[in-house]
Amino acid sequence: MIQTRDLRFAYAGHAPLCFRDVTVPQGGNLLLRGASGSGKSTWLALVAGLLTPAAGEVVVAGQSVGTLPSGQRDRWRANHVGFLPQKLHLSGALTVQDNLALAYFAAGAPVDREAIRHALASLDITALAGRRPHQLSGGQAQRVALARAVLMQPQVILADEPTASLDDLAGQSALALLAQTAHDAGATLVIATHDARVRQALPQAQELPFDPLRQGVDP
Ligand SMILES: Nc1ncnc2c1ncn2[C@@H]1O[C@H](COP(=O)(O)OP(=O)(O)OP(=O)(O)O)[C@@H](O)[C@H]1O
Repeated sequence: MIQTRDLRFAYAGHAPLCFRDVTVPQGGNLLLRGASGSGKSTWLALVAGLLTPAAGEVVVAGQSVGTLPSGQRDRWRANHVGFLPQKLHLSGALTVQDNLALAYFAAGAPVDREAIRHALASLDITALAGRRPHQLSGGQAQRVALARAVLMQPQVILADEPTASLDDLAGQSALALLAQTAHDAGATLVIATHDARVRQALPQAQELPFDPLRQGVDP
């Protein structure tokens, strides 16, 4: 479950972004819709605890994110939030399977090689386990990032423009994987997008529109 109340954030020297209150039930789907620069990535970063609100509150799976000290916030995020950023942040120095192992290090948990094998198999990328990121196509890299995002069975999955660099077929496949993975895990799924194909793929999803003219959404 995600709840935000009176949420505001300002980048240094810029007008504040003010966000409408949101409640997404556990297992629900939310689409953040709006033009480039309207505040979608900022909202995701606030919900993930990567940014600290100027005002207001974010509660994720019962945890008030802003009240966590920053060190604990990283550990909390690693255990409870699956984050699929716009830039995938796979380590070029590591193989696919070791990139997945990073999720355990971040969470302070012992590496579960069997769970990694299972995650790779469920996304149909077992054959890529020993490759480095530069040996992957865009769609394959995205599957790897998704496998890593859901490895710790997070209660919340946040995906930032997951179809942006994908053609229709790869985009459909990525969305189906996201929706299925979230459904299987009972996770709340939030997707930031300005891609109309996402709306078609998730017709039941709640929507949060962003207003680019006002940099965010007035409450
Ligand atoms: N680090 C930063 N410093 C200053 N301003 C920023 C920073 N990051 C984002 N912004 C500004 O904040 C606003 C919201 O940006 P944000 O990235 O959240 O939008 P977005 O809707 O996710 O855009 P996109 O769809 O292009 O990813 C924009 O006006 C952007 O220029």
